[in-house]
Amino acid sequence: MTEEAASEFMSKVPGWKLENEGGTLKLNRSWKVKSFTKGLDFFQAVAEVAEAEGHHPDLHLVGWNNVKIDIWTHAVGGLTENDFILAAKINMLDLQHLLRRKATVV
Ligand SMILES: C[C@H](O)[C@H](O)[C@H]1CNC2=NC(N)=NC(=O)C2=N1
Repeated sequence: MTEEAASEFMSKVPGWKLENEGGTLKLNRSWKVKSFTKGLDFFQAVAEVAEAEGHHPDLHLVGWNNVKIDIWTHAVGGLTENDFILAAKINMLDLQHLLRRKATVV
């Protein structure tokens, strides 16, 4: 998928950013969680969606409470519709109880 085509899909995945990392197009989004273990709970919820989809994100938990998810299709080294489906399904999860209240979801 070209960057232009990907841009067309971005309205379907509010909160996610389109990045070009060294020529690889990816979707990413970050959250601040209440604690390290709630970050792991966040990962668990996302993992269940990914397993159901058979499509998997890269999960990052850094500085104990900063969650960042990257999504792209490794098999093609870029973005496919499966990436947008996964991002949209992650957006549908109710994870507010894991997030820091004053967190600004970027
Ligand atoms: C065989 C299996 O469907 C593939 O290995 C899947 C697993 N999950 C995947 N996830 C992502 N993000 N990219 C892939 O290319 C991919 N391939």
